[in-house]
Amino acid sequence: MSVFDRLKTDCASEWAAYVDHDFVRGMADGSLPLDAFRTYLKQDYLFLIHFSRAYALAIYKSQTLGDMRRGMAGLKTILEGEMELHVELCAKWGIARKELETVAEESETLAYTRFVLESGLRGDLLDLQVALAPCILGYGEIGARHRGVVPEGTDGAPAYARWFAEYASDDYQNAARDFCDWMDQTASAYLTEARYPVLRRIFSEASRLEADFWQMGFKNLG
Ligand SMILES: Cc1ncc(CN)c(N)n1
Repeated sequence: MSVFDRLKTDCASEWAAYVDHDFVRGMADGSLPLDAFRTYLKQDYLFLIHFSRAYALAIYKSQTLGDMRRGMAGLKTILEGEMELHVELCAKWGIARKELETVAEESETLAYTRFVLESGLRGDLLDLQVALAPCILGYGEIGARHRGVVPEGTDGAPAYARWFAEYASDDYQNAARDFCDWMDQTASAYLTEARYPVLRRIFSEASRLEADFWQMGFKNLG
């Protein structure tokens, strides 16, 4: 069993609350208010800036050149893949890249990103990977599950279909698979049963913060 599968099994309720959140269901059936998605997407741009810093920290915490390369691959997935999706979607609504960078940070964005950075600063590469895992692996699961299912006809449907397509893409799915293998490889060197409860707490907390991040999208709806 992979470390990811073990953590997911042990944190089943937090995981389900994240990947089956109403926000995700609303994107999948097209009913999510477009304003909620815009709020989410703008905050997610800030989120990804901090997650890029977290992958840079993973490079710093690496013990081998192989780990460094894998950290760099994660960084590239964000900086050259995901963030461009946000810029592309926001451009359609007249929101420029510069404006995205100056959006005020919501407390949910702050809480989640700083939790991950703090987990990595305080711990080793494995602590940081476990804190990062719900992000990359949860979106991989969501993308694969909802690939091509958004019905047409609502304001948000084209954006939601584009969003799911990005996370269902071969590039993203391969990045998620590589991350899972990388975490298993680190665990084979550093995981002991004595430290597992700490890792489980990190994974549980990060999954809970992911669910809060979806919920944040519904804030400020009229
Ligand atoms: C909040 C959040 N979680 C995960 C991902 C996928 N990297 C994301 N873009 N944003």
